[in-house]
Amino acid sequence: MIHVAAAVIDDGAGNIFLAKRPDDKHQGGLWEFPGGKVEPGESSEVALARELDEEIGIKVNQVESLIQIPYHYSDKSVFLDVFRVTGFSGEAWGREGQEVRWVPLNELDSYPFPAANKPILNAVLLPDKLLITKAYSSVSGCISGTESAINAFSLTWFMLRQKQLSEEGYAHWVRTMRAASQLNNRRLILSCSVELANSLKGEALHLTSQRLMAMSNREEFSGRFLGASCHSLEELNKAQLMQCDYVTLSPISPTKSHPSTPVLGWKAASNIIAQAALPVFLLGGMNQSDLMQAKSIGAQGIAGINAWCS
Ligand SMILES: Nc1nc2c([nH]c(=O)n2[C@@H]2O[C@H](COP(=O)(O)OP(=O)(O)OP(=O)(O)O)[C@@H](O)[C@H]2O)c(=O)[nH]1
Ligand SMILES: [Mg+2]
Repeated sequence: MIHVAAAVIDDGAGNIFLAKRPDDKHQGGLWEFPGGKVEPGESSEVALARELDEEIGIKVNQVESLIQIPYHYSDKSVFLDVFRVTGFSGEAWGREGQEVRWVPLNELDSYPFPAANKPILNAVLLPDKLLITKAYSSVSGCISGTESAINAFSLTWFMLRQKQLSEEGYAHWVRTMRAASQLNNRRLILSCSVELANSLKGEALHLTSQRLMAMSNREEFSGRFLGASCHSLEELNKAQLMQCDYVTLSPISPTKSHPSTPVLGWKAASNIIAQAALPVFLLGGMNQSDLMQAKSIGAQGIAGINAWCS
């Protein structure tokens, strides 16, 4: 397994730095996140700093772990240790003559990347805090409750989960919420059947673990992001088989609403994440103060329901 350190660098204005791999190299002609092989005796962080100096002429002074991906190409196996560069000095350029570009987030999907990079793209495009709506008795209450949680926690994405609604009721709420100016520019993850999500032309769909286990092919959902609720390694493996773009893992800690439900705890969560080559949101008893710890065990971030909603 070739150990590789790679960097997601943003310019603070929503653009990500990409470089084009030379034609004569492995996965040549495709775009990449700059980085390279970790040398014997080097830590990933040290290798990353060295590679970014050599390849794009910047001095890295702060990084955050983003995601780790083992991937088997037909000709070699790589372990991509991907970091988000949160502080650097100098101006990035193609020091080895490679083509480089700052690419707006919403254009990243149109660049050809090596196959191993799909989870990196997902980790870059998804947020680190995900709101899951609690049950509301009216769509107007849901809109104002969601709006206040979004503002309170600076959220960009939310999942509309309303198990009490019929399919028609859910579809009506989705249309109403999409039209609500208060929720303008927020990304909506549907929580419903695959059929309903497709008929609503959903960009993102979250499956219950039951729906996940019943799914047989990723192509059943036509939208960009497919997520699923996982509670065990078995469910995580199924989510990876279905090429899910992310999962939630729960319950991590006890919650006020379910104080005596058995929980996974941080240790088991960390062991499950180590088997995951996709972004994992920790769910269940998560507060904003848990975000750093979640990231430190390799999670994408945290998700919350009741404690985050008013
Ligand atoms: N840097 C980088 N490598 C990637 C990405 N995705 C991906 O599959 N890889 C693979 O990981 C390996 C990284 O090697 P590299 O070619 O960057 O290594 P390097 O900078 O040390 O180059 P060198 O071998 O010419 O000294 C390659 O096999 C490459 O195909 C990515 O986004 N960035
Ligand atoms: Mg390289």
